[in-house]
Amino acid sequence: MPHRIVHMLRARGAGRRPVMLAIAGDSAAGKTTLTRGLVECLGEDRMTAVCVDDYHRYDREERRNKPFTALHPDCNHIEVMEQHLQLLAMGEPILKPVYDHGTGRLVRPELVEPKDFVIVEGLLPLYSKMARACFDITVYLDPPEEQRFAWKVQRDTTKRGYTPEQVAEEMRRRAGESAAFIRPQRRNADIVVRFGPLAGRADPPDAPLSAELLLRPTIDHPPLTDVVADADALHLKLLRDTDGRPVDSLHVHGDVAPAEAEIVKKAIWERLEVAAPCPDGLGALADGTVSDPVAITQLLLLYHLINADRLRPRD
Ligand SMILES: Nc1ncnc2c1ncn2[C@@H]1O[C@H](COP(=O)(O)OP(=O)(O)OP(=O)(O)O)[C@@H](O)[C@H]1O
Ligand SMILES: O=C(CO)[C@H](O)[C@H](O)COP(=O)(O)O
Repeated sequence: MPHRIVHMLRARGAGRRPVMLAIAGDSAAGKTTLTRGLVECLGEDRMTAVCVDDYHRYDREERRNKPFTALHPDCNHIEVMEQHLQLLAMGEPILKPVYDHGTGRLVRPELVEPKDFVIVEGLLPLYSKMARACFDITVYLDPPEEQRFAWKVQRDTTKRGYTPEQVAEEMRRRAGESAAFIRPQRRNADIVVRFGPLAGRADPPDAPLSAELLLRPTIDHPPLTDVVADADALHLKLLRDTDGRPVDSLHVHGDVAPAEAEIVKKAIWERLEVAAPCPDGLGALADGTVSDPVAITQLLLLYHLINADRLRPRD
């Protein structure tokens, strides 16, 4: 059981090892958006961000003639990704391949040295047991499909050289592989995040997006009952997970008042009992606006990163 050996080695604390966070999800689900705020908060001197879409086996041109899309594990060097994740998890450097999303080409590999925290985001970071064994915290981004489609069209037509028709066609081509290989990773996440309208709330079409966070008991979440007790725009509910087990679900309304969002962020931060003040600058979106549901989600992830850092074995 090689994945168990990775667990054992990491638990034993052989050498200085980083805290590892995975953010998985389909294309344009919002992984980079979430990651960017975390890197900004902790600083590039403490945090390394890796995108595992760099392990694509074929470039865009070569992929045109393949019977599968970039989502298929056969279209990615999964074993090399697993080896590299193990090395990073043990605090070792890697020479990582690089896929240029602007041109669709594989370019010169880059040296990546893990700092205190490593965020690994991409299509398939939670695909295999061996990869999953490398992480302390796992997240799956699960926006409604129509929301993701709109984000993908907007992003791919402005930054990746696609026409709207090409994006729609590619999404159609990918649907089966998304269901077979991407979405099953949802069940392996400690936290499932959905930015979008909340079920049962009749938000106007241009309302800011809300967030629903499924907080599975696979890691210790900060106690949130007191945090949400006096809040109008945050609710904690007990739901049944897909396997029938009880699970906490945190709702953050998109129209949360800025003052209330600040109180909630400070309250989560205070549970860490660190001397530094609650970081600001969270929740930034690519269009220059700020989303409080995104900021609160990032803060919760910061809580887990800093807590895991405090608990990890020292030499
Ligand atoms: N919570 C959000 N609110 C508003 N817009 C968002 C949100 N998350 C992502 N977006 C938008 O969706 C687009 C795709 O987001 P992002 O690049 O973060 O996705 P990704 O999962 O990293 O994509 P890929 O894996 O394809 O590189 C971006 O243009 C971004 O602005
Ligand atoms: O799913 C994606 C993650 O961003 C990309 O579409 C995938 O990486 C392939 O890239 P390209 O758009 O160059 O074909």
